[in-house]
Amino acid sequence: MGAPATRQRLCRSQAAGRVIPVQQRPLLISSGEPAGIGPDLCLQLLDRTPPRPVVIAGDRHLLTQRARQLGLTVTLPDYDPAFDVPWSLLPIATATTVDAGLLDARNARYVLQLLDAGIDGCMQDRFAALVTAPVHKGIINDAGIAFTGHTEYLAQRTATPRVVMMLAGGGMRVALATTHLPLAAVSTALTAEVLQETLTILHHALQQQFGLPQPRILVAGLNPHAGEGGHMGREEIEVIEPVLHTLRAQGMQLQGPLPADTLFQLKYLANADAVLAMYHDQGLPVLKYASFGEGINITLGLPMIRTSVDHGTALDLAGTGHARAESLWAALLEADQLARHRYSPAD
Ligand SMILES: NC(=O)C1=CN([C@@H]2O[C@H](COP(=O)(O)OP(=O)(O)OC[C@H]3O[C@@H](n4cnc5c(N)ncnc54)[C@H](O)[C@@H]3O)[C@@H](O)[C@H]2O)C=CC1
Ligand SMILES: NCC(=O)COP(=O)(O)O
Repeated sequence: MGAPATRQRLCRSQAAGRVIPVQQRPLLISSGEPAGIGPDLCLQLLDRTPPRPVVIAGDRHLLTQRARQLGLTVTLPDYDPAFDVPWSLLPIATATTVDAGLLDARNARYVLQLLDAGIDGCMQDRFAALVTAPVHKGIINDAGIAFTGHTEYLAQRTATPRVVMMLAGGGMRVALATTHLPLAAVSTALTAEVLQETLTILHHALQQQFGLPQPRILVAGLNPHAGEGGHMGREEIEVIEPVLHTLRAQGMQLQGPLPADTLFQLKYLANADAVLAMYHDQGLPVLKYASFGEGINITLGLPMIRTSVDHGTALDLAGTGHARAESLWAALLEADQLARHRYSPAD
């Protein structure tokens, strides 16, 4: 064990060959689907002062063209780790020119290159966190690349067996036991192992990353009325209740399985730190109704920090100037906070 001074964590920037304290590492924003609003949102943030330097990964020509469309004048120097500027660009070229709002499968690899730049940079301690602008899952698959979402891609690229998607907004945190899969596949995917690992990751993240020593988690049932005592589905009795029983015995504060249609009321939420929903469209519509366009998405359980927006590519708004950048800004601020906490000298 070293003395406090030697315990301060430092990183070596391979690019610059100099040591950068982790608190000064930049955040990386992947600007996402080039035909969507991701590039617009990055440009719209450039007149704000970020809490630490931010590097935007994207195509310079695309950003210049989009800025012109939006009537913005921007100066964005190329990223150089030797210089601390609030905003800079890590230039990565699209495969083909981009028209706002028009998807092109030829640019699907580019979208993944942006993500890879962020993932590799975070895993190699060059960036403090990855903040993702939205991608279009469909067009990446149309290009012949199996892709269900950032969450799953990050898990695979960092060799993490299980991660948890959690969105926060409107005073709520909503985590998901299953993520991007057809509704018909949810029941089969919802095994005791999945549920136990998900709750363990959520509980640990609430303690370690959000400073809640005794997190209180509301757990939704899967079926209407949480199965109505087994008359409307048996997953509550056969899977959810046994897992909650096991984890309560380990000291976790878990309430449920609760009927999902009534658990989102103040009476329950006021005494809880997070909700675990069983599937994507059980939990997220409630949260998005409360805070769409201002909420954030955080991937829990990764060996790096990743935050994101709460919305999609909004192709209808790309290049119009009508897209709101508040969610991307909130994701950026949260990434900074998580990085400060994760790397606090007390770690
Ligand atoms: N983090 C990510 O990469 C996410 C990606 N997606 C992807 O986005 C694509 C489109 O998904 P949709 O379901 O159409 O959702 P969407 O969020 O792109 O659009 C839904 C509606 O909200 C509006 N909207 C979205 N973002 C807005 C903003 N920042 N400001 C103002 N209005 C906004 C849109 O104009 C549209 O009317 C899909 O391929 C989906 O997979 C969806 C959610 C998250
Ligand atoms: N609705 C949230 C969402 O689909 C985000 O997914 P991901 O791309 O962050 O995994």
